[in-house]
Order: sequence, then structure tokens, then C-alpha cells
Amino acid sequence: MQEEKYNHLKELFSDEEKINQAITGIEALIDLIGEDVNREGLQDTPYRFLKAFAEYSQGYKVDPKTYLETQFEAESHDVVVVRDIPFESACEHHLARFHGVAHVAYIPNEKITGLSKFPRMINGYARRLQVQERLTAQAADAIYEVLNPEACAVVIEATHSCMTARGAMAHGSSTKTFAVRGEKNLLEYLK
Ligand SMILES: Nc1nc2c(ncn2[C@@H]2O[C@H](COP(=O)(O)OP(=O)(O)OP(=O)(O)O)[C@@H](O)[C@H]2O)c(=O)[nH]1
Ligand SMILES: [Zn+2]
Repeated sequence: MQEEKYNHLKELFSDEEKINQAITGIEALIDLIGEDVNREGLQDTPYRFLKAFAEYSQGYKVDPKTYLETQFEAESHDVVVVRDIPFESACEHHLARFHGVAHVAYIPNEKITGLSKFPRMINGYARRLQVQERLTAQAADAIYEVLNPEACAVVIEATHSCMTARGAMAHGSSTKTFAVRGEKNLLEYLK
């Protein structure tokens, strides 16, 4: 691997021994399926794969709850809904991608937060190895704990490539998960 690319991996992951092990593992996988790790198109693939994984795992570097700590005084107790927040995640069983949209609703108590903090928070949890149920629950718990709203709800709709591009080959299937917290069931706002 070119020095420049190797140095880039060191910036991304810092632990050289683990980087070397990961490169060896990816090369072994390519070899396992009968491919030639040294052919031109595959030479940089371990580097590209690890660079991509650094992006996929950005969520381990943040506590997504902290995004919600930017708060303003609530001037009403009316429902706030943010819809169609796109996210990209990875299923922890197959390391396959799943993606979709999240919808968030809450009734402020004393505080509101900036609207952009919801996509930031969702993507903080999504850029980890996940199951959709946990992602949904973590997002709802974060809102409930940090904003202390009267109620909140999170709905996530996603397509899992582990069951569309392989295995069950359930093309076109999608999964919807719901998490509701607090005194009022806000799901009616997220239909
Ligand atoms: N509940 C839940 N299951 C998921 C999620 N992502 C992937 N899975 C499922 O995890 C399960 C793992 O099942 P296993 O039988 O251990 O793995 P597998 O042999 O590869 O299963 P198949 O996908 O059915 O081929 C599969 O049924 C996946 O569809 C998720 O976010 N939530
Ligand atoms: Zn999967």
C-alpha cells in the first residue's frame, strides 16, 4: 500500500497493529472468494474498505445525546414533528447496510432544541453497528432524557440490504419500528 494511503489510515484509526490486522483480514477475504488481491482493481481495496468503515463508524466518536443539549426556552407546548430524516446504518449481524428515514415528534416541556439536532442525533446512533429496534429506542430515549418533553415518539422506516440483496432476497420489503415515551402517544402525528 502506498505510504500516503497508509498514513491516511493511521490518521483515521491510530493503532498501527490493528490497521495491519484489518488489512490482512480484508486481503484474506478477497483471497477466500478466489480473487487476486494483487490485481490492479483490488490493490487499493483494503484501503478503500477501511476508509469507508471509518465513515460508517463515525457514531462511536460522539455521544449523540449531546447534540440535543443546544436548547432554547419553549414558548408553547405544541407538538413538533420532524419528518423524513435520512440515515445510513449497518446491521450488526451481517455488517450489511440498511438505510431509510426517521420521523420524530415531541411535545416540549420547558425546552426546545434546534431542528437540525434531530438528524445529527439520529445519524450519531446510525453510524454504528445496529439493529433497527435499538436505533429507534436510543433516539427516543435521548429525546426523552435530554429534552425532558411531555412526550416524544420516533418512527423509523428502513430497507435492509441483508434481506433484499441476499438471504431472503425480499426485494421491496421495508421495516417500520416505533418508540413512544411519555404521557401522550404521539404516533398519530407520524403516520
Ligand atoms: N430484528 C432485527 N433483525 C435484523 C435486523 N437487521 C438484520 N436482522 C436479522 O438478523 C437475523 C440474523 O439471523 P441469522 O439466522 O443469525 O442469520 P442468517 O442465517 O444470515 O439469516 P438470513 O438473513 O435469514 O439468511 C436475520 O433474520 C436478519 O434479517 C434488525 O435491525 N432488526
Ligand atoms: Zn443483516
